[in-house]
Amino acid sequence: MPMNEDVLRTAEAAMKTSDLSLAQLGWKAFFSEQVSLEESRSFQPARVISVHRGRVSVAGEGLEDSIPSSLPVAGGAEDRPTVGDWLLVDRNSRTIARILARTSLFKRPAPGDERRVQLIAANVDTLFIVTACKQDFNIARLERYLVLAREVGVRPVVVLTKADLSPAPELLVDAARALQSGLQVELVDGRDPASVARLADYCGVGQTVALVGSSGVGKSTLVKTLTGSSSIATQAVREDDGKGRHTTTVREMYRLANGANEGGWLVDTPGMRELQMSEVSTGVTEVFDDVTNVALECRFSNCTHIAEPGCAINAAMAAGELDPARVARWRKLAHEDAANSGAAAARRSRPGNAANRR
Ligand SMILES: Nc1nc2c(ncn2[C@@H]2O[C@H](COP(=O)(O)OP(=O)(O)OP(=O)(O)O)[C@@H](O)[C@H]2O)c(=O)[nH]1
Ligand SMILES: [Zn+2]
Repeated sequence: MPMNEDVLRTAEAAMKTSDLSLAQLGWKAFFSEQVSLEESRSFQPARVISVHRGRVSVAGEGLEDSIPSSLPVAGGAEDRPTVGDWLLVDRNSRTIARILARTSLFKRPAPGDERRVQLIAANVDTLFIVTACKQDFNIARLERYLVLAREVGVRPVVVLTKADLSPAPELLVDAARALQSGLQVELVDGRDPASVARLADYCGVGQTVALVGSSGVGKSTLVKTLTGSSSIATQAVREDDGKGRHTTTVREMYRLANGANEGGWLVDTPGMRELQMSEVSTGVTEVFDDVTNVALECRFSNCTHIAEPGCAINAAMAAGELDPARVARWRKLAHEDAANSGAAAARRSRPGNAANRR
């Protein structure tokens, strides 16, 4: 076979997901530790690339297929495959044996039925919290996203876009860095590949990233520059729907390969872009640990930090040790959180339960 044809064929084959190794797909010790030698004889690991009604597209070693999304035993609300999940798939029947435990999980109450939970993505390593140096820069919003990252279990990285439009973007970088010790903050011009290159470390082989941020901050622009492609939104997969028909669907996990540079994965589902803080309170406590640590010193354990004697929060604000604006934001988030949990508790004890009726 002539050399160039060979090269061409190799290049073509390299485009296929089924030629990727498990490590390239994001497989880590965390997952392999969950699989016994015995299990691995009958089952192979596969990652969920997209989710459709009743089916999932998966990729594994030598495997690229659309398979039924049902599990052998119906489980709890989170026992459904979602984008980014690692599954054990039966080597013969190509059915799902089980979902491996996740490193992180994005979810939200299902729209229209808050008693149900909608899974958005799993096993994301890094969350790019995208905000623009101009109009959009808002500390309270950043804090909300940090709370979300904490709840979900992903590493947050604040990406400040439109650096070129701000006269003093360093001030914003400092303001963002001050929110959490060790917080990574990157300043970019999203249109400029040289500038966006500073995000490459988070997007390496086997890494999975996701983006959140308000409309217009430059998420699509960033994705375009990261992938070196403008066709990402239209990348489609043709797949068998199990009834012999072929359907075309849009991928929800994209390869961040830029030319010859191999990269990781970007999760970009409609649900991801709209994410809000959910019902769990742990994130608020941890993101605001400077405030909550002081609150531990209040004389009364149920102190409302308004006018109680011995309130450590008020004392710290008076002494200039706590920023009153940050305390106000903490109060607001903690309050919303309590309201959410209260609503959830109310829902749990609502209808159907005769004991609740008078
Ligand atoms: N000057 C400058 N303009 C930018 C930068 N990043 C994005 N833009 C521009 O900002 C506008 C909005 O960018 P998008 O990438 O569409 O924003 P988005 O966050 O994807 O918005 P949605 O699609 O609504 O979620 C576009 O006109 C971009 O060209 C930047 O770093 N500098
Ligand atoms: Zn107090």
